Amino acid sequence: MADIVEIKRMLADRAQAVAEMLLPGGRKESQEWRAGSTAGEKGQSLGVHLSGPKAGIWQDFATDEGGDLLDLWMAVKGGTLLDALKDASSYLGVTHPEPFKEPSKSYQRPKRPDCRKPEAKVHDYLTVDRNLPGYVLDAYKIGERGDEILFPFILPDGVLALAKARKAEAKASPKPTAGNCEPILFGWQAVPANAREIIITEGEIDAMSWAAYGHAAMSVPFGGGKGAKQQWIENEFDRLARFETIYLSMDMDPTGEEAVAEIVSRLGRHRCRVVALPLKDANDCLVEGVTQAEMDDALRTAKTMDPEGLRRASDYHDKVVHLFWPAHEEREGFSTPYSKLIGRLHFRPAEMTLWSGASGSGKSQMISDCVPHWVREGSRVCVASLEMKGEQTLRRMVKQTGGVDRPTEPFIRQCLNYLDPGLLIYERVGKAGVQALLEVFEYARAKYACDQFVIDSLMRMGVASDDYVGQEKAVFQIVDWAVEKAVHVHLVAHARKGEKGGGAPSLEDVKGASEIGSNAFNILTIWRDRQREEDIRKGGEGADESDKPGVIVNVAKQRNGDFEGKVGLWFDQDTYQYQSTPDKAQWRRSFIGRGQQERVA
Ligand SMILES: Nc1ncnc2c1ncn2[C@@H]1O[C@H](COP(=O)(O)OP(=O)(O)OP(=O)(O)O)[C@@H](O)[C@H]1O
Repeated sequence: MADIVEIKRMLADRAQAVAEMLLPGGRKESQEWRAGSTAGEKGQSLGVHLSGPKAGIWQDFATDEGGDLLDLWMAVKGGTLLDALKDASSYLGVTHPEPFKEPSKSYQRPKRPDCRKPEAKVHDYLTVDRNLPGYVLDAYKIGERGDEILFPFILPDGVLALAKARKAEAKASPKPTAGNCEPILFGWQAVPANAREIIITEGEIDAMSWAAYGHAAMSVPFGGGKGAKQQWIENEFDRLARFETIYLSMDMDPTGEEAVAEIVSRLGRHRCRVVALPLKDANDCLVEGVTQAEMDDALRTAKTMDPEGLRRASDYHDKVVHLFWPAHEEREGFSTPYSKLIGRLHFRPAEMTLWSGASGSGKSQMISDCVPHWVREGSRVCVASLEMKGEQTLRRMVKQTGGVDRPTEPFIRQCLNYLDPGLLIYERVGKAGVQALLEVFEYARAKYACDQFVIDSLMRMGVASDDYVGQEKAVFQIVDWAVEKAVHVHLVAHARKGEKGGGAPSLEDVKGASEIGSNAFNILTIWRDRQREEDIRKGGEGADESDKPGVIVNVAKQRNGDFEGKVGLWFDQDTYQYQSTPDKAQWRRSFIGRGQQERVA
């Protein structure tokens, strides 16, 4: 589902059609749609603006109701804001395509903790030390178990997804009451069903403190930080679509800032605002007596996350130092499974790699060979397989994952399970426009935190092979998107050079607009020695004894790396894997099986 901001804009763009559909008994008078009431009969008291900046805004003077077209939708059809959004999305035809395969996770529901309404120590601690009013404890359904506070994480449908307990004393840290529970936001139970604004805090008590100031608030489940700490986003993504404004009221420290950056990049900078508080967090404000007016002001002046513009060189100090001296556990980018390229070639965030080569040279196959390795490296890859059905793509990848020719049924399942957490396939055989594809990618990035995207191939993006302006535009859009989202995009494109031409194509041989190559951060070209393959076929086994590699990969460009040059690889026809050595005894990488150890050939 698209988010509320997008849906509202689309409804307003076609205000007349929407007003006519919702209020069929009304009629157009000048620039308004006039009806008798939200029941839709003829009359004058209700007017909907049809154009200009107020398009979609309505008011019924007889009842004093009013709002935007989503409010009108609810008033006419009943139901909650979420129902209206779902309904309006399908009316507008903006439901997102379901991915072919989603990274799957299974969670357990915790047992309802044995607790009661706070009466003793927990009550005193929260109402006296933390200054929270009793009605807020009720609204968030806080529990008391001896000297422990119980925070229930309840889904909007009333199901308990997670519970955390902590001692009712300063500096105690909350712990989940059971393992492997679904990380969700804390506080749905206290958020009005049709609220369009929400505050997200870094802790449960801060969310309740904002509620004490009269604002709907929820807390992230596992504090600040990035990556896995914010895994809740994929579970909450659709439920948060209904909020027009998301205020982030995190602690003002580095982990709070990391959380803000991750949440904003995934929930959309157009609807997130960052709140700066007069004290460290919302509960400190409540305890110290910061007034309602001051807190309202903090929301009113919350910073929008518009992209920042020009900066001074010294603003980049930390980032430059980090490039020279990355922290030990951090990698420069994702790599390949080939020892000859380890440490020499990286697929970095905010970059695009162009994979080029003649038809049938093995571009798709080599990317596919890298995927299980990327999954091992912790990447989440979204592959837009525009030339092949999903099952064909996975057939090849299963061989490459398991390092076998003919896997058994249980082994196939093991390979697919191995790939599951890190692979999303967007299946659309046929031409897909760039914009449509980027929308799918946007969704995969936002909801599933995918960090590498494969487009196979540029030719299937609905741009003619001689439309150089179109190709240039497409590549521009893709690179812009990769940079904005800090992800890596692999784009497959054909090479000008035919199969017979000597050796791996060079920079100039990328077919189409020369801007394609100029915009790529890395250019890899693949060449396979078909003449030798032919000799082997004719000459039988003996001709295979030469140690000459059958495939050449040319790292023709690597803007942010030091290595450029050619390396030879050997193709294993049984497993579809590429190897760095002719010594067959060292072939076969397997990501499955004994110790699940990957061997890098
Ligand atoms: N070095 C090789 N030796 C033998 N077969 C190969 C080799 N490289 C690729 N192939 C085979 O050639 C076929 C095409 O490979 P692949 O689809 O990866 O090529 P491609 O470069 O992406 O082609 P296209 O640009 O036409 O899509 C596959 O059946 C693959 O197994």
